[in-house]
Amino acid sequence: MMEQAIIAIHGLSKTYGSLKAVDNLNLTIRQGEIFGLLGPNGAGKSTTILMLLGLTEPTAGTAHICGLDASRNPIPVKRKVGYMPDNVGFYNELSALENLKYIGRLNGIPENEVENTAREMLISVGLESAIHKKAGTFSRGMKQRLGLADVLIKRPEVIILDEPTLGIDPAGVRDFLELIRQLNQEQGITILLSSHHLHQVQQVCSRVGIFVGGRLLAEGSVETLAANLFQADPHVVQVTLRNAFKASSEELLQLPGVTKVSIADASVEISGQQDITPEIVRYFVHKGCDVTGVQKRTYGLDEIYQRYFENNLKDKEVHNEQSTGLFQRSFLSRFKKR
Ligand SMILES: Nc1ncnc2c1ncn2[C@@H]1O[C@H](COP(=O)(O)OP(=O)(O)OP(=O)(O)O)[C@@H](O)[C@H]1O
Repeated sequence: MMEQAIIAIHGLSKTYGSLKAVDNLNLTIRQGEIFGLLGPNGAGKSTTILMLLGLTEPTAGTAHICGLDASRNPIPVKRKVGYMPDNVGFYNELSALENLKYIGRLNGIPENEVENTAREMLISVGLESAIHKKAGTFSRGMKQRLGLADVLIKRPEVIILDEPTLGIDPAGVRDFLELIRQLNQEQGITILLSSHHLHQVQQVCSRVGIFVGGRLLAEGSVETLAANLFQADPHVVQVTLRNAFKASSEELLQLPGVTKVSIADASVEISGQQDITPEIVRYFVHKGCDVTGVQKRTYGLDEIYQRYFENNLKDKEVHNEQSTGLFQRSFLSRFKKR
């Protein structure tokens, strides 16, 4: 089923002096999608989000959300779009329920409904047992849930989450993302989230956009990005042996479709155009090697990033080798932190 565009961004740019924070962005997000905006600090994710909410004026281009031009209709946008910044603030001395009732009133929920609605939201984000606890005593994971309840209370069509999993422990992240997925599936809410966490984003997003230096380098489902990037050698098999592999890669390169072989001690990685795992295993057995492990590698976001940087490096090497290398290293190191 082809859903309609709920976010439509055309030629969107934002410059601060000579800095292009967002550079000619074009992006469409369909109703019911979970879209992940990925990129390192300073890539322009927050600036894009602020323009989508009508909170920052674009230098050029347009951002439409729920059929509204965001920069011209910031107030109607606020009504339809729930925004959770990376640091949500609450009244620490008030309970979760009191905080939420306050937000409910601000959003125009009638007095006779506000308590029930607030309770319902707290239950839907899994804070049932903490309804009467003070927000100041909440863990970061609980605060994020309360933040989500805060956003849900106005029954938004779209939710925008800026770095929602920052500072939450792995189990908390898993639960939070599961909650997001549930909201998306059960209530059909479109979700746009920005993150540094590749693996988590991969689990929950139907599509991702890779953002670097204000520009969108690539966009699509993780599978599509992987298929496009790894066309030449889509199958990779990693064989682990009991002892170091002493032979050269020549014979392995003779096997049908094999394009690349890399040997690192007792681990051999074979890339190729077709899946020839049985032939590979047979080869090692014939060689008298003890095979202790065989693993087919699937491409995930980590590999996709890596490949984008390799390509980026090739493109830019001509112009300025050193600075691009530094860029690549710093980008990857930021992403590796999870
Ligand atoms: N109000 C501002 N004035 C000047 N420069 C700004 C302003 N807001 C953002 N920038 C710059 O624009 C660039 C993009 O910033 P932005 O906050 O959008 O990045 P981001 O991808 O959201 O990063 P983060 O993950 O750190 O939030 C950065 O270089 C930032 O320093």
